Amino acid sequence: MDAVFSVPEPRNEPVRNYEPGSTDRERLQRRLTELAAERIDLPMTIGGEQRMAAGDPINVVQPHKHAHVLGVTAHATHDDARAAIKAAKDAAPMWRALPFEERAAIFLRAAELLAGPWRDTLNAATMLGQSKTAIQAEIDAACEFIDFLRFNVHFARRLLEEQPASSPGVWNRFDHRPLEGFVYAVTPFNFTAIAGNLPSAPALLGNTVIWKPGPTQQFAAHFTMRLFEAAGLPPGVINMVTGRGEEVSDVVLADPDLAGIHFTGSTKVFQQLWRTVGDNIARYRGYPRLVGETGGKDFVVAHTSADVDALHTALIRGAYEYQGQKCSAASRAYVPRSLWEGGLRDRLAATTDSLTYGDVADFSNFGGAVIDDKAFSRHTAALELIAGDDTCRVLAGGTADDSVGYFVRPTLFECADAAHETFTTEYFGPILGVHVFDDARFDEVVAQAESIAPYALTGSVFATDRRVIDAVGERMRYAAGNFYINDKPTGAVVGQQPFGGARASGTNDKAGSWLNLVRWLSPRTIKETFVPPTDHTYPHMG
Ligand SMILES: NC(=O)c1ccc[n+]([C@@H]2O[C@H](COP(=O)([O-])OP(=O)(O)OC[C@H]3O[C@@H](n4cnc5c(N)ncnc54)[C@H](O)[C@@H]3O)[C@@H](O)[C@H]2O)c1
Ligand SMILES: N[C@@H](CCC=O)C(=O)O
Repeated sequence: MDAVFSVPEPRNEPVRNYEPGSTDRERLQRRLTELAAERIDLPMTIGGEQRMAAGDPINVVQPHKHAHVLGVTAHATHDDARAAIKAAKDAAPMWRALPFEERAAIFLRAAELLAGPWRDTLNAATMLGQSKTAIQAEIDAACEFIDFLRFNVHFARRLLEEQPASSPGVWNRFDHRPLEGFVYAVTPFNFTAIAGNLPSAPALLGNTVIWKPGPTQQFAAHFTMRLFEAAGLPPGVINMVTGRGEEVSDVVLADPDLAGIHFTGSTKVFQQLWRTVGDNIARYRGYPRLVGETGGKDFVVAHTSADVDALHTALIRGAYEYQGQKCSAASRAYVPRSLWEGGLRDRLAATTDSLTYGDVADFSNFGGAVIDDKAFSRHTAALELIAGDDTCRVLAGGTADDSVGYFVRPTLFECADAAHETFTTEYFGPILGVHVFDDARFDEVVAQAESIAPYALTGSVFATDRRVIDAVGERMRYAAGNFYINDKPTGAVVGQQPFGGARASGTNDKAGSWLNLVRWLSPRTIKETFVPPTDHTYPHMG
């Protein structure tokens, strides 16, 4: 076909509420029951074929009911990784030769399938496997994932339009080539949308991919892979390998055709991958693109002019939704004494105590469990540290119980020392520290908060005084890649608040925007001269 196509105008997928009595709720509950009743194999998908990885098996459980096994996966071995690399390389010529419109149509179809018949499946899988409530799963596994798929097509189309200028008699062009080699997508447990976006964004631009999901996200990742297939993704374009990933990295990071890493997860793991790439740099055909969105220690700074009701809600939602397992979760707050002692402290403590975490199949719960025993141990160690430190005072929560599920109570504590390690360490759990300061020390506290933690992912200011909003915005300019004014520091929407941070929080390539997609292209500039010169001399030569 000869045509310059436009693509459908993207729109954000409306969020469903699942209110009592609604058909949406009934359908989702039915799917939850069906998926919970099965115990399925969670194989790899290599070159379109599903087979179990050859390493040790792993039970994938419901975090809020850890005796309940949803499925069994296994650790991929060196041989498994080699097979995935071969499949990605074999599929590359076919995939990059396919016109952009055909590739885009696959991901647009995936978006529509997810908005329709696949919605309940991916939402239910995310609820069961990652312990998200209905609304948390809906925002992540349905809406954000659909948005990534739709907006990426829109941004990719705009990127492909980007062309250089031409002078008279010359036609200059950009050939927006995919990278030469394959992309390694390594994804975290906490967002089904991120797990789906990291392999599909480079694939949309013509790259083939090896995708390594987090083992505790493998239940939803399994259905995501099936969704891509249902949308028409050819074999070998995205090759999913399972398990912890170290063995996969041994092979993948040593391959000369590694062209890029698309990572989201902890700072520690990203730095380890980066170091290995550095050590191997002379082996590669090119310089691998390294894109990593990593940890956070996200702040809320309040001024005496803040609206206290809005601040209260933002702290509760920002800190405790999804058990604080969001890179953007509010985990340190700075509150002036007049607001704190004027009622905010007692109100926040009472609301925190009232939050219910439990089985996510019970829709009356506010949250579920933390993801696994490792997260549970990390949080209980933090709670012990806080309880045993004279500078800290627990105001709500502070307890945990893993007898049925990995439950950590939403915890609110006050800490007199703003440099305490609880203000610099990412726990990735429902633990919010508050530093209370004398109102007059506001500027000093903002300056300290700006750089006490190594991260720079998200942060908020609460104030109604515009001079304060302006000053904090300037003072904190490099302290957050996503900065919020009078809003919680979580809940970025694709196409509206492109997401990512700098410093130890990552390469800030803004998932869900053209800035991310541009990393998966390696343009070739073509100059064509219509009537080339036939005389090598210049006029000044006489
Ligand atoms: N900035 C963001 O956009 C963003 C979004 C979500 C999560 N996160 C961060 O992710 C972290 C939580 O997720 P997590 O616990 O899954 O992170 P993690 O770093 O433990 O794991 C991330 C992924 O890396 C894999 N992995 C670990 N070692 C590996 C290796 N050597 N080779 C290949 N793969 C390896 C894991 O199996 C998983 O798939 C938090 O730090 C959070 O802040 C950041
Ligand atoms: N993009 C999400 C966070 C994803 C990371 O965990 C937010 O803005 O809350």
